[in-house]
Amino acid sequence: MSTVQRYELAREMYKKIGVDTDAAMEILKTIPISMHCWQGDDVAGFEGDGQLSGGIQTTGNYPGKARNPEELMADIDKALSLVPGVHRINLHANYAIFEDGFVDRDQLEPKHFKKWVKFAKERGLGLDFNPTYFSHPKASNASLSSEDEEIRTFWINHGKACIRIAEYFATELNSPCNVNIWIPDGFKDIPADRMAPRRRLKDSLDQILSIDYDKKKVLVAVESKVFGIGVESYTVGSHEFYMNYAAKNDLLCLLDNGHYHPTESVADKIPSMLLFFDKVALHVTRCVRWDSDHVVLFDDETKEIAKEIIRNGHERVILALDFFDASINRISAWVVGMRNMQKALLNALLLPNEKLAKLQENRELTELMMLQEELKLYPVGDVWNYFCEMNEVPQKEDWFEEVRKYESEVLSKR
Ligand SMILES: C[C@H](O)[C@H](O)[C@@H](O)C(=O)CO
Ligand SMILES: [Mn+2]
Repeated sequence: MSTVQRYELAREMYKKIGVDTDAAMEILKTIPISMHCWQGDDVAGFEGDGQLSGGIQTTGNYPGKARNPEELMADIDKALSLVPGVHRINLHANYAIFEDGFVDRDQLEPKHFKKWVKFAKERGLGLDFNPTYFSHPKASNASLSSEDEEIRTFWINHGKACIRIAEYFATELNSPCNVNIWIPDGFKDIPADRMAPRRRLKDSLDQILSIDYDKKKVLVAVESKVFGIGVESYTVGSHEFYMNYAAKNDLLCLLDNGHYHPTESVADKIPSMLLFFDKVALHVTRCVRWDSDHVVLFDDETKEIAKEIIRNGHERVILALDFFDASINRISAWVVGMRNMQKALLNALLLPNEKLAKLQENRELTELMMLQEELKLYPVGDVWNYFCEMNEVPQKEDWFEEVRKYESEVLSKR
């Protein structure tokens, strides 16, 4: 049976439960996912030795990682060619391209990202941005919460520089740029003063955001974390800190589902955030026992997050991925993660969400459980394959042949 025939059967099946598969695919096509550039080179960037710090780790030594902008851009192209729809690229500041001499992070300017803008423009992609407060000698103790005023000023200036660069992205690409602030600051052991570093972080953020910038073009988010490697006892940028800071200053709160206690559900946090904020930003990742940043799977956690995105209005969620696996082919990692996020969104779009909500409202909980379970085996895969065909990307596992070929022709020669 052809993909189209299978799709037609699936369409009828979904129609019987009141779900319009064509409409679901139309919506899916419009949901951009910000693909993180840092999966392509293990968060190394282009500044120097690429030594990663800040309590995050890539493990593995799979051959073929991108070593320069040209290789990273080529790898991004390859990955995106295997993902349906038009997406965004999420850049970190340590991916600046120095054509006329190196400058430190406090001196970064739009010109250091000119090549990225050209790359994005030619492909119709939006760009998002992240200041890089790790992998730097001045971040060995702390960054925006530093007790050393010279160090803190350096990082404040980095934050300001990044806002200017983000505004340049938004203007050039005619698409708002999400700037996400994450810092690794914290303590390995029990601190004596939990307040002072947070007071300094608050002041640093105030200073960064005091510059004049267009708030319609630059959407600033703050990302909390529960702990990092080497900073297990105390994190300055905790959830409560950032949620309050974001609410008071009309910023976005970014929820990374690797950044909470393992039994906490980010899916459950989404509607709560959306009752008090216009939008919420996400880093979708996979946490295996800790914030391990494994590749996103089509698993229950991702599916639950996707349901909340769809049920509460996808246009209110700024969706980005965040993982870095160096133990497998890095392009495959991107493609698996991106396609799985989309599959999870499609799965959510193909649920009779109104009917399910009504069953809950009417407390018909027996039927609700039964239906939610039966829906799990509906033919979402047939709709997904048709969606891939319609968007001219390989369906099922067929895309992997392309990755294998790229590995033998390009990656293996690096
Ligand atoms: C590289 C990213 O900035 C980083 O992963 C951050 O978003 C994070 O999640 C740190 O754990
Ligand atoms: Mn993150």
